[in-house]
Amino acid sequence: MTTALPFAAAPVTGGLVVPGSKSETNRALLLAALGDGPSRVTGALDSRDSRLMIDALRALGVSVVPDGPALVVTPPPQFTGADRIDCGLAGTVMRFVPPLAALADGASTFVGDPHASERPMGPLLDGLRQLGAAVDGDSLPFRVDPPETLGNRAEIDASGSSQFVSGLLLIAPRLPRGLTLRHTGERLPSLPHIAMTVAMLRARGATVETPDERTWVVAPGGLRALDSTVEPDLTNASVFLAAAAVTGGRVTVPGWPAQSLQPGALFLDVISAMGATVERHAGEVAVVGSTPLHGIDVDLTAASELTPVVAALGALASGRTTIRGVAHIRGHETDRLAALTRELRRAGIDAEETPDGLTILGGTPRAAAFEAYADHRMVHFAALLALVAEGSTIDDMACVGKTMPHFPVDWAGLVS
Ligand SMILES: O=C(O)C1=C[C@@H](OP(=O)(O)O)[C@@H](O)[C@H](O)C1
Ligand SMILES: C=C(OP(=O)(O)O)C(=O)O
Repeated sequence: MTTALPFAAAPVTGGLVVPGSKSETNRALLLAALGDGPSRVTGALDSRDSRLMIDALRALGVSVVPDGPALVVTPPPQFTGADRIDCGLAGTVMRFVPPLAALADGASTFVGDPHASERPMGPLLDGLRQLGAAVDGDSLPFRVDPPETLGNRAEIDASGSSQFVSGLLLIAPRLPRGLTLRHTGERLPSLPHIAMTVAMLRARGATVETPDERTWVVAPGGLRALDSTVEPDLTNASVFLAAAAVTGGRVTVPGWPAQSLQPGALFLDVISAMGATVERHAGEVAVVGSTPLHGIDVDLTAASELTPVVAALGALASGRTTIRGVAHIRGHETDRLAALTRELRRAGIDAEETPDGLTILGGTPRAAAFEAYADHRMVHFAALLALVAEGSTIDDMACVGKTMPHFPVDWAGLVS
């Protein structure tokens, strides 16, 4: 269904409480399922990706029960194999849950959205095979058959996704002999997300050593239950902050952590390099725009999730913006480099795909009927261009439900 995207008749000014981080929520839920007792997860994101995670855990025998602002997660005495686990289009479900299923008492089958079978899975499934599991495919759908005893070594090429490393590390303390995991590829994207995995494991009592930048050694010994609170999703916050930057307005986000392992925190560096002002006080972040922004040359290897929003900023900035280090986002919810190039050109903006990113010549976008490719962040991208391209539309607003179901209301409330 086609939906009109709001135009900003005036500088965007206001504040917004951003829901919980997808990455932290789905890790906290999965780690709670592996704990030695019940854990409370407070401030969890409620979205398609987190519901898919909850349903997957329940299918494996875990109890997840709402209790006020928290979810109480109680591990079962033994994980049970599941007939059908729906991963949707969620990377954190398709990469984090199969390792857990390898600990179950029987086989589990994984399915997903049509495009999910295009997302890379091979290295993770190969890692599970190295641990002794039988896996009958290299992409969704597939079936995982747990072995009698799981091994303790795996070597995988995680240049396609950091989630292959995170998925194997998350279960590692529950393996009888722990895990030595080695990344064999040239590049490793999204290091902050791996650091988040390691920090959340350590907070639950795991011993994780990193003898070098491509090896992780996790001792056996299980995981403690832990009550935790999820940070706001800083990548999702970036689209609202960007609205201030491109319209010369001022947007505040409360609850911004003083220190965060979310790569979305790097957005503040990007936006200030483009000429906006970032103010921080009393746990709140404000971005103050002074138009026009100026184009930058930026390596987003560590924070590739930010690419669609940074591409929109580049389209609205003066001069050239070059985004590097994000070749692997061709395997995200859609081929984001192809999709961004196509949609930028649709709005009359000069853009080229490069082997590892994009170059964009900033200008004045014209109104366009944007396509979302079932990708929530392609909606964020289109929504930013529409602020200045009056009369623009998007073909699939609903896909924002992946991580931010209230986006349409929150966005309209802030920018109109
Ligand atoms: O572990 C995580 O929570 C994530 C890791 C990253 O994946 P890639 O390394 O595949 O980019 C990121 O882009 C994704 O949105 C979330
Ligand atoms: C790449 C993303 O998601 P996923 O967790 O499905 O990989 C994303 O949200 O930008």
